[in-house]
Amino acid sequence: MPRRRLSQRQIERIRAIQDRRRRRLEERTTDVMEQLDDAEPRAGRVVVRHGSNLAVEDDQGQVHHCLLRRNIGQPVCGDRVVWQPTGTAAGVVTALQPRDTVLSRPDYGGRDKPLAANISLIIVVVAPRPAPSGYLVDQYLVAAELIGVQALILANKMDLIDPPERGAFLQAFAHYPAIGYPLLPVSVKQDPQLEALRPHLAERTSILLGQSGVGKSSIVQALMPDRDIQIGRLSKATGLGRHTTSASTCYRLANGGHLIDSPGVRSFRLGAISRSQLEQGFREFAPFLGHCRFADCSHRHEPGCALRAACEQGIIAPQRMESFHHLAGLAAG
Ligand SMILES: Nc1nc2c(ncn2[C@@H]2O[C@H](COP(=O)(O)OP(=O)(O)OP(=O)(O)O)[C@@H](O)[C@H]2O)c(=O)[nH]1
Ligand SMILES: [Zn+2]
Repeated sequence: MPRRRLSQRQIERIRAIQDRRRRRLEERTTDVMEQLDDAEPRAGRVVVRHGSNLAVEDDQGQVHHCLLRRNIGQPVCGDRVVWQPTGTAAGVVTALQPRDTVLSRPDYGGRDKPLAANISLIIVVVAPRPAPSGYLVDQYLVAAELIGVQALILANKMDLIDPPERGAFLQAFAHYPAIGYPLLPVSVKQDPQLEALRPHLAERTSILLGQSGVGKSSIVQALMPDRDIQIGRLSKATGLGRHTTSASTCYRLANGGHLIDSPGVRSFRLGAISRSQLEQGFREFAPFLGHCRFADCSHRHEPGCALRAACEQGIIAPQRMESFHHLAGLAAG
């Protein structure tokens, strides 16, 4: 759905409302500060946030309702924080730890707004139906490279196609494992345990990306049959009610990994990036960048293009080169 453009006045009004709301919450937070005893600071991870209310998971997997101390930044789902229990009231988040990675999206004013932090694996989901777009897959992979996150490709709904068709379908993705993106054919319908995927999720914080209808919700459901129970537990811990489901939420998986899920995170797209960022987003280009005869080589028709030479020698897949040009065209225009 196209995002509605807001006028400058509307943006200012929204910001004024947000500022007022923030001030009110800060006053409440100050009250809680006074109740802070000498409790030991503890480490935790933000599971969900609503304004200054946070659900923070400790190392044992217990979730605590916390408020946010003033001027420590804006934690998002997945952030590592320091928090202190208060004994009676909600705990207080007193510090935000540096982020390993952050996934952002521009807000209606065009400012980058973090959606989730410390993600370590992006799972790009594709399926025979709806038919995949190679450009979209590469766009997600560029995003993964720029954020500094590992990625893999999960080819779902394999039950929909016969073995010969399956071979042809997977062939279109066969160049990815060679550049370090595992390709896992699955069918969440036939194998709800997703045996092939599970080992990749352990000890990591993952998100699912992919076009509408490829099976992301079905995969989330299969990975977390207890998701509703977890949401219930969260609502109880935070007193925030079940609307937590619409916010980015970090769920604990049975094998120790985490999965961050929310409509916002799932519809994440690559924002505006420069040409050189795009080049860096294609990891197999790295050894050749800077080796073209012309510094401003477009890698299309110039003589002495190192990338095209690598492509001709079969080192760079032609589909990736084509995706690069397509995305470069989008970025330019
Ligand atoms: N045959 C088959 N159907 C599947 C499989 N996985 C999901 N589906 C079906 O595909 C349809 C779309 O699945 P969803 O899980 O809603 O897809 P999604 O990616 O979450 O879609 P959005 O919420 O629109 O982004 C549903 O009817 C699912 O039952 C599979 O492995 N095999
Ligand atoms: Zn070139």
